[in-house]
Amino acid sequence: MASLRSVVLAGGGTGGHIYPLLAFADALRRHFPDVRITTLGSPKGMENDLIPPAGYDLRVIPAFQLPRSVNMNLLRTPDRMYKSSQAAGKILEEVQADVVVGFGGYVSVPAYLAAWRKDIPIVIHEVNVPPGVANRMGMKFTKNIAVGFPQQPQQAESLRDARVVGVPLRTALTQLDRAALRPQALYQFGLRPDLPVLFVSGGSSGARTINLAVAAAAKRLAHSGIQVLHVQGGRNDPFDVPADLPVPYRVLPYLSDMQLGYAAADLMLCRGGAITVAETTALGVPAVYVPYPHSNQEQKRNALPVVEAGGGVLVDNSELTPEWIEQNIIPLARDRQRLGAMSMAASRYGRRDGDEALLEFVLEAVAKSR
Ligand SMILES: CC(=O)N[C@H]1[C@@H](OP(=O)(O)OP(=O)(O)OC[C@H]2O[C@@H](n3ccc(=O)[nH]c3=O)[C@H](O)[C@@H]2O)O[C@H](CO)[C@@H](O)[C@@H]1O
Repeated sequence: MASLRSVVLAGGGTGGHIYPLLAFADALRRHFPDVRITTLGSPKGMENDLIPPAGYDLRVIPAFQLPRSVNMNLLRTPDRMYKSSQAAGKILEEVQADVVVGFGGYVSVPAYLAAWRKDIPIVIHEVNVPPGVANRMGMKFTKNIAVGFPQQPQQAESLRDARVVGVPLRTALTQLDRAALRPQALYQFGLRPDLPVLFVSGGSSGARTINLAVAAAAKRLAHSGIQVLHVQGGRNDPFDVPADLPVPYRVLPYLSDMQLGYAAADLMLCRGGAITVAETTALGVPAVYVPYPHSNQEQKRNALPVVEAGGGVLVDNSELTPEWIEQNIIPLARDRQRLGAMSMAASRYGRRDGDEALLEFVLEAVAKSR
């Protein structure tokens, strides 16, 4: 097994790029307690809130505005890219990196470029079924590409030879026994044990459409005996929920301990962010996916295989109305048998060992380069 002394992890922007990076950092620490771990982030991304409290060294490099599609010419445009890749290169030199592992998001592009210039091995981890722009640019510099989900029949050409490793998930999730944690989770959120719980989360930044539609259906849900645990999401405006509901409807701004939400949930209503899909399937949480309608249908393509496997339901953003919730979510949340079958189907698609599998792949890439 190759040994590692110094690893640089690049990824930033929203939670979807940062949580896998952190989960991978934890796996590195477990296997190589003395390894130096340095993370590269951007000035304004959520990494600034999430990485330092997790105990890892975060170095911020100047922001680089990612184009909407792959444009390698940008890498030759000094004013756009120069500062960021110079800053990344200085850090790689200072920490004498053995390898750069990138998780996507605009901060990874300068990191890939700097590593390539210094002949440092690069590993790319791509979570989305259609690969993101930053990683697609990175793929010009390395063949070490790992993906989060099983290969799809219509897999992007660039990912056909990628290694399927799964998505590194936080240990609080990989070690979660939902049934065992459920009583504590319900108690903590002030929810009742005798009524189903709908867990609502629009991803790390929240989702306005989901927030407003569910809040507008609050009365119908409550009068059907469905409790709601509603996470608003980091960057979303508050919304109103009627005060006099007969059963609990809890609103939280953000939930750091997602394991509690997943333990409390009978059914989840969520976007189709790749990490959310990795988590619901790894944990066997039946879900109604409402993909974010932009970004190249990325989220629809993330969620579709789970839905086809029977682990979830898909609804278009434009169709998620209080009426749709009443007609579809209320009967589903009360149907224990169907939820049980969906949970099993979701589990068959998901996996919990993405951190270990990615580490193995990184070690192989380093060994190959020596
Ligand atoms: C609008 C958009 O472009 N979203 C993208 C973004 O989503 P986003 O950043 O929302 O990422 P995901 O849905 O994939 O993951 C969200 C992560 O945040 C965590 N979480 C969420 C809410 C909360 O209160 N607490 C908490 O810890 C979840 O447990 C999960 O680990 O990155 C994903 C991964 O590249 C992409 O697939 C999404 O398309």
